[in-house]
Amino acid sequence: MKKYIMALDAGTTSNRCILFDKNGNICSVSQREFTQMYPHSGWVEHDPYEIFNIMLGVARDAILKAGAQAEEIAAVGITNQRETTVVWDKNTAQPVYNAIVWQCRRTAEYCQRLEQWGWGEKIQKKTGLKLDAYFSATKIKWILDHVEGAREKAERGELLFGTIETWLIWKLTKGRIHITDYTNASRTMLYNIFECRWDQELLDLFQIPVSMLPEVKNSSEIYGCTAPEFFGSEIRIAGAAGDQQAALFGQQCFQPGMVKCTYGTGGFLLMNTGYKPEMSSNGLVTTIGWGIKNEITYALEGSVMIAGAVIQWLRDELHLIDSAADTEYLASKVKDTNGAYLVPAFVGLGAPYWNSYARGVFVGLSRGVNKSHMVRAALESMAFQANDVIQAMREDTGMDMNLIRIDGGAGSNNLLAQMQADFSNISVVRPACVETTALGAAYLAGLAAGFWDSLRDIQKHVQENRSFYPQMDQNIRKKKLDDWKKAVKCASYLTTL
Ligand SMILES: Nc1ncnc2c1ncn2[C@@H]1O[C@H](COP(=O)(O)OP(=O)(O)O)[C@@H](O)[C@H]1O
Ligand SMILES: O=P(O)(O)OC[C@H](O)CO
Repeated sequence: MKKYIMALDAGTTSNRCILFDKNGNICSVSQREFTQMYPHSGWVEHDPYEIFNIMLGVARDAILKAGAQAEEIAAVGITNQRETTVVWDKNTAQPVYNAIVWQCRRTAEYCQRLEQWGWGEKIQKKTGLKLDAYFSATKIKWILDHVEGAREKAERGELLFGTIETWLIWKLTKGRIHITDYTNASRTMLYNIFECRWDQELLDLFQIPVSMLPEVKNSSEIYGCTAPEFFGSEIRIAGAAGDQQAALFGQQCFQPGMVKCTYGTGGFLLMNTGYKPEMSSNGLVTTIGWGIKNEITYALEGSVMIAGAVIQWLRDELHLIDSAADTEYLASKVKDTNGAYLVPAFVGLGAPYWNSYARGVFVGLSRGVNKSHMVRAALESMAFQANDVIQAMREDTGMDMNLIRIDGGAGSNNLLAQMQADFSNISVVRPACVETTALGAAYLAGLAAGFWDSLRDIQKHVQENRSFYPQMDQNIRKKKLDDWKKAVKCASYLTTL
């Protein structure tokens, strides 16, 4: 009997595998971090082999922990850090270069030149995206331009491109399946999200042969099976989605207007906009929420480059805290930040500012600012950045937006959740299962595999953990939001020095 759905969640800093039962309960979890490489300032790379090996390891471990057999797993769903780019040789199965991570800014100057040549608007009209180094297209071009012999091989049809789910599926099927799903395709800056096809004009612009690209499939569909040698017998691979879209699905934001915010390494807010793509005039991007039975649900997204990563910085570089969880206690010891604001523009600023050259600033410091104030300012920076996106969504859609669903590692921080409610004047709801990304991937795979019958079937699982309501005086809110804007100006001003 099929008892489990297995979700593989390939995040930016760690891979995890979770086995879910029919009620959406977690039966086992295994997680491991992998190496982050920073070869130059602003560059970020991962080793694709390490990602695959760690994923295989945590998957086997989770199966073992649950006491499960591969035959009892109805299907596997894969979700992934998006945009991160792998190019490999299909004959040798060797990546020709490390994975270039979504955070990597190496192609920022090239993007700026394209913007000056007038490509920004055209690219947005086709892909829904902001012309930026964040997305895969310029990363692929960089590899073809800089790795010796890569372009010739690509032109001979010997190289393949994939985001992380494509790479994992290719490896798990021993090179039999080279696919992506609608959500991941929509993050490449090569996919026309309105006509649902790879865009030849953009492929020509970036000099990328179409033969490198994976076939685009539904986010919920049986693509094939894992090779038997990995888990003892074959398991169907039945779902794939970028992690932020998977979280939108896992949070059950099935109706237009529903919004989720994930506080992971970065912060990502997505609003379901239904079958209609909404174009933003306020710095958000239009993207694909999911594709099921070739029916596309669109989303409006604001991506914040540094969210939980600011807490890692406090821990690993400043040694102000021992663990991320300490921030809640430390920041609660003071009632405010004593006038301090931190803008963690470590890799520039994403939505809604899109400034690759901004850099972080700590402003408003006085002699009385202590460790607790600084930690509190770091937590506030996550809520302020998410609020900037919420305001942009309000302006773009004309909707009031009175409720947001939160998740992600930092989403467990109660003080942060309360700050979000206060700064955005919004109700914040946190579900009982905060592993919404993995849950979304499990739902997508489980629906395709018949483990669950319908959306109605999975809607029975929703369990709220806690809600947070706005309590801040509106004059204080206004003053704080005004001060934050000034701090952001300081971070942006650094680019002109
Ligand atoms: N209690 C907490 N308070 C604040 N930040 C936290 C807390 N727990 C984890 N984080 C932050 O959340 C991030 C990890 O979240 P996760 O969703 O696992 O990230 P990712 O999927 O991007 O790897 C880390 O950057 C960490 O600093
Ligand atoms: O791995 P996460 O959770 O930080 O998500 C990364 C995003 O998918 C980047 O677009």
